[in-house]
Order: sequence, then C-alpha cells, then structure tokens
Amino acid sequence: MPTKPEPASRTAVAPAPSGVEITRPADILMDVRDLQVHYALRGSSFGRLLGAGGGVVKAVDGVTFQLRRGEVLGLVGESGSGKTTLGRALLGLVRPTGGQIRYDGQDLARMSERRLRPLRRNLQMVFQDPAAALNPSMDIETAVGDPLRIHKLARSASERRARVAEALERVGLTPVERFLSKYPSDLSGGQKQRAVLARAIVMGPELLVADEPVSMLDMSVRAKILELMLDLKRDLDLTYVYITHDLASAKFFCDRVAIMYLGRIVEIGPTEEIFTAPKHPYTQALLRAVPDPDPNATVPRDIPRGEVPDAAAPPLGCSFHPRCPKAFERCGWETRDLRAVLEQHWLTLDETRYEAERKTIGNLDSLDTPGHTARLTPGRGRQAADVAALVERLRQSNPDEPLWRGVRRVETDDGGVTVEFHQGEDPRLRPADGVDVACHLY
Ligand SMILES: Nc1ncnc2c1ncn2[C@@H]1O[C@H](COP(=O)(O)OP(=O)(O)OP(=O)(O)O)[C@@H](O)[C@H]1O
Repeated sequence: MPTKPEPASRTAVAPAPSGVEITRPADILMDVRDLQVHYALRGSSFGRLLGAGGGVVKAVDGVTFQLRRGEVLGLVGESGSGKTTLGRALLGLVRPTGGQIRYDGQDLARMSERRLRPLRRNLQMVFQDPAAALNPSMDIETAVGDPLRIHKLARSASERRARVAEALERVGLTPVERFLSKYPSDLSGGQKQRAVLARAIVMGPELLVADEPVSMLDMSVRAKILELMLDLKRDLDLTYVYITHDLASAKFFCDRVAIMYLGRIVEIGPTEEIFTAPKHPYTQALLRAVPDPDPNATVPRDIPRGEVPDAAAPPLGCSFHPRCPKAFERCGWETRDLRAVLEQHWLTLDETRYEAERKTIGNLDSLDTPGHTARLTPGRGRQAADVAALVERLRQSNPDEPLWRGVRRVETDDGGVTVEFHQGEDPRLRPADGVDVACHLY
C-alpha cells in the first residue's frame, strides 16, 4: 500500500501580519466572513460613448461561513449564483473586494500574491473539464509531476517520479508504469479526471475545491469518481468544497450544503436537514425541480418562476422575492416587479385587448429604475382613471400574485397613478431548526 504523500511544509507559510488574529478552533479550516467579490463592468462601447457607467456585478456579496476540517461542503445553485467565484476566492485565485478568509492564521483576502504562492500548495482546484485541464503535449508523468517541479518540492527527478507514481496509484491509474508515458488523448474522460486528481493531491493539499468535477463525464463513471474522491478525502485527511448544479450528487457526496442565490448563501446546513426539511423557498423549489429517477412518480416540477435576475442590478430587498411564491410585505417589492407583472399579464391577452391596455399606460421606462414608488401615467388620449381601472383589473385577474402583498397604497391623481410598495429588508442568515437561512419567514 502506498504511503500518504507528505504534506507540504507549513514552515514556508509567511507569518501573519500584525493586527490579524491568528487563533482559530482546531476544527475550522477556513473562516469566511462577509466575503465580497465585485466585478466592475466596463459597459458597451456605445454606452461608454454616451457616458454611461458599466455598473458592478456582485458575484459574491456578503458570504459568511466556516469550513470545517474534513468535511465536504457543497455549493449549490443555478448558473450565475457565484459558486465558482466563491470557490476561486477560497484558493486566492480571485481577489476579494471585501471581507475576510482566515486560513492558517492569516487573511487570504488581503494577502499579496507573493505570500499567497506557498499557500497554494495546500489549496487545490479540480475543474469541470479534465481535457482542458491537461496539456495535450505533456505525458501523464510530466503533467502530474509539474506542480512538484514548479514548487521545487522534489529533491530529484527520481523522487518526483516516485511521488507521481504514488499519486497515480492512489487514484487508480494502475499499473502505474502503463500510465506514466501516456498522453491525455490516450485516456478516457474518467481516466483524465483521475489524472487531474493525482495532480491535485501530489503536493499533499489540505483543501480541494472541485468545480463540477463529474458533470462532463459519462454517467457510468460519475459515481466511481465521486467514490474515489471520498476515498482520497478519508486517506489523505482532505477537506472538500464541491461546486455543483446537481442536487442528487450533492446529496450523495456532501456533509453540508450551502445553497447560493445571486452571490449570497441563502441556506446552509447538514445535507440531511437541507434535503428532508428545506427552509428557504428557493431551496424548496430547487428540490422540487429534481427529476425523480422513478418514471412512475408524479413529482411536481416547480422550477422557481422566472429567470435569475441580472446580477448587475439585483432586486431590492430579498434577491429571491420576484420568484418567490411566499414573498410578503417585507421582501422588497419595487417598480421592476410591477413592470414584470404587467408584461406577464399582457402575454395572456389577445392582440386587440393587449393593444388597448398597452395604450392606456404611457412610457413604462421609469419602472426600470429600482424604487419603492412606481408612477404610471396615461398614454395619449387616456385619463388617469383609465390607468387606475387597469391596475384594478390587473389585481383582479390574479389576486394571488405575491406582488399585491407588497403594495402599501395605490393613489390616483390628475396626472396618473402612484403605486407605493412597503420598504423591503434584505434578510440575513439566521439559525432556524438546525440550519441557517436567510428568509423573513424564519
Ligand atoms: N471575470 C468576471 N467579470 C465580470 N463578471 C463576472 C466575472 N466572473 C463572473 N462574473 C459574474 O459573476 C456572477 C457569478 O458568476 P459565477 O461564475 O461565479 O457563478 P456560478 O454560480 O459559478 O455559475 P456557473 O454555474 O454558470 O459556473 C455572474 O453574474 C457572472 O456573470
């Protein structure tokens, strides 16, 4: 049986800067507090000509959690929720805009590239596409041994070869001699991902961030790779952050799951709690949307209504409120929601009725500016009373629409109709029955 690869020397780690707390409970590998990664958008060249700013995408926006030693923490959410950005920030691969990532007594979020470099041996990433992760012109021995060479972690070529061989054996690329001289094109998808895992473990890391590591593999090998990863974790005392869209694999693979939505963790807790008693309406909707493997089962497919909003202009209040079937007053209703409800309603009308209603209201563009007061003015030849009647018809046509719970008052004057919404609040993560959830319902 091969022996465990030597852990990278912790003595290479630079000392903590003064003023940074260096104590942490032994079972916490990373302590992430109020982490933010914001990207400045440059805007289109046409927009820049007109002097329009590009705005900011809050890819990660105030994320707090503790990563426990030896656990598998899943980051789950729809595309664009910030999973990859968070995973990369944990490894020092993207520079946070704010917040802290405490690791080994230091704050990765504020560390210079020079001081981060030696820590990277302990923090490895496995990507979705193993073919893209391996250089097609490098044989497996060179590819897997490359990090040892870069970080000068082997005293000789023969030591490097021995450590590569040991890593290949651990990931099941055996007999090792057969694989050392192979090229990526000689390997199947599953074998390539095994080689990528060998390269990740060869330096004896503590943390592996795996970003959809099996989603590009054949169904037949996915479970085998995840099982291999669990074996590696146990044998090498690893901690995993597992990024996925796929709730079924998260259920099998993770000890805890963090559900992400628009740059935030909206629910985090033990996998069993999340799957048996999901609290956040978004988690509930995601779980209901998981296809049941039993073809006879009649599981409702309640995918959260609507699209994921634009991360550069997130909804006011709770980011999930426009899609939430349970949203109420405090959730942050606003002008853009009214426009969405109007346009949704118009989709249900025939052409003639649509034309008539559309002409009743003048320019809708003011509704695109986020705010708690919407002003609807009449179109040409129409009166404020016509607009008021339309708003009332809209309400009558779908009284259960959650938006109406957020309306504080509707007032008609000579110039039009004002719809005022309750001021919303952005919910923070709070403990609720064994999990932490960011929702005003708890
Ligand atoms: N380099 C960048 N510049 C600008 N915006 C970015 C950049 N990287 C990510 N984003 C934006 O940040 C948000 C989060 O992206 P991220 O890739 O982290 O999400 P994700 O949940 O991993 O999505 P996916 O599952 O599709 O990979 C998205 O709106 C994305 O467009």
